[in-house]
Amino acid sequence: MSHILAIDQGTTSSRAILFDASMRLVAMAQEEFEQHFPQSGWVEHDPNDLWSTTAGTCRAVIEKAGLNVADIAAIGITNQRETTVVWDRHTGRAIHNAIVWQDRRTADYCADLRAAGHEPIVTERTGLLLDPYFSGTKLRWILENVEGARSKAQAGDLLFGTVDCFLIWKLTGGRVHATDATNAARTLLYDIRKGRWSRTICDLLGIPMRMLPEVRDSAADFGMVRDDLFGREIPIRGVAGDQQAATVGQACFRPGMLKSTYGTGCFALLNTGDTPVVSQNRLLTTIAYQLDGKPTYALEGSIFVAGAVVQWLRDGLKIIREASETQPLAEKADPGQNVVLVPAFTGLGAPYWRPDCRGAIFGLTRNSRPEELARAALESVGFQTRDLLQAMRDDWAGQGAQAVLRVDGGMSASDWAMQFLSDIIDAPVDRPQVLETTALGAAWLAGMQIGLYPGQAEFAATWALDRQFLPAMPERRRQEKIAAWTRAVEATLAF
Ligand SMILES: Nc1ncnc2c1ncn2[C@@H]1O[C@H](COP(=O)(O)OP(=O)(O)O)[C@@H](O)[C@H]1O
Ligand SMILES: O=P(O)(O)OC[C@H](O)CO
Repeated sequence: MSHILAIDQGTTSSRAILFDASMRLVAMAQEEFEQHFPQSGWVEHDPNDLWSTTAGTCRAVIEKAGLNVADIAAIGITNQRETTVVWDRHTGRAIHNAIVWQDRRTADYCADLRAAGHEPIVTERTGLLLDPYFSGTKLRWILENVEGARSKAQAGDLLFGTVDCFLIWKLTGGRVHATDATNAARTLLYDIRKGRWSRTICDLLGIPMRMLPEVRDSAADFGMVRDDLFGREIPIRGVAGDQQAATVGQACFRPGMLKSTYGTGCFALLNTGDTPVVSQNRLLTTIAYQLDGKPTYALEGSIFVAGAVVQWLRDGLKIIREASETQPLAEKADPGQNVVLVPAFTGLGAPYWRPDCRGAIFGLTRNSRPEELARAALESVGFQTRDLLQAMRDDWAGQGAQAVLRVDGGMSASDWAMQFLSDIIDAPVDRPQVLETTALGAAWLAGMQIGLYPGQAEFAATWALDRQFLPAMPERRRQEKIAAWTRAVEATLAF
């Protein structure tokens, strides 16, 4: 009973990671699954794939580590957020593919609600904006478009859940229909101040409340995995959305602490303590984690394209074969050229929230080469982060601005990108030794809940630095670069 199994169900793959009693990562298994794009702007996952890759990677990692199931004391779950599943409570079968967070199909409906003046009340209750990103309008779409769904939901035959909730239902054999507060906070249906589903918003969107799961703390009893799955019952004791789990894994426990995760997209979360700060800059107010019934709030900036711009250089332009090649290219870029890339491939997220605009490249000359494009791609991630942090500083003014940014995610491996980030935000960037912070956060929640892992302060003390990047760009150059980026974004929005 000395290990914790973390399940990280992400947008493109499912992973299972085992941590030992000292919170050291001992083994990992990963499996990708198919992305479905039935129409332009639509993104779906087959819920059977989410389930089978989750169960498969759990089995694989236990075998890889040479462990007995009896060695696993508890499971922690972390997941892609907002992605919406509706299933039949009697058969456990989903009635439609999962609608993924990136899916824009409800953009018109969101625009109609905004035009009718509903955004202020939605923001006041949920901390979010009327954007297709969140679960609520996706759930409504399923109820409206799957034959018979609405009447079945009203009769209590259908259940809704984010991915954590669907996996808990499957793992427990339909015994538990529950989610945690961080996932609930991304649905557009949850009152983050009162800590309960909002009747007002459910009525507005036409969501029968009996479909909604029970909301628990992030470290809590989420039931037992049924014994026929892995050979023995295992308790589920931790659940958090992946960006919130990374905030926990980075030990951002004090107000003012800030982390930014660079995967496909980039998500920056600033711990604001027990106060839900209302953004004046279209950032999101969300729950970072909830322990002992007490929510800790965060301001969040969500960028849809970060590492994905590097993937585009590789798969779209084919100017690199591997993501790491961007670094030597960027180093060789001509300092005299001012190529700026705005990677609004699926619109711009925070703080602009323009789902309709598309990407652009400025400042091209006949001498522009892959070198300058690679540099512009890496720089675009730094510039976007700077926009978020500016907005956060403004919203959090007077409360002690964050001094250091803790980073993680695949793209944080790029020294060049992290140095530019530090230069452009003019603040230190700290990269920890453990880059698997999302899984670690989920494991810690579960391990702490069963008493295997230490409490918050002792866990925070185990955070260890790999490398600190310090700002080194002359101020004048920094200002010139920011001005060029700002002009490029304005032109992109106007196009
Ligand atoms: N050395 C690198 N330089 C730049 N980008 C990188 C590097 N290594 C990985 N990436 C980018 O990081 C992303 C993968 O990070 P990961 O945290 O695994 O993402 P996700 O969980 O969203 O799938 C990819 O988009 C990839 O392009
Ligand atoms: O699965 P990821 O790592 O791309 O994260 C997705 C986010 O949770 C979306 O809000």
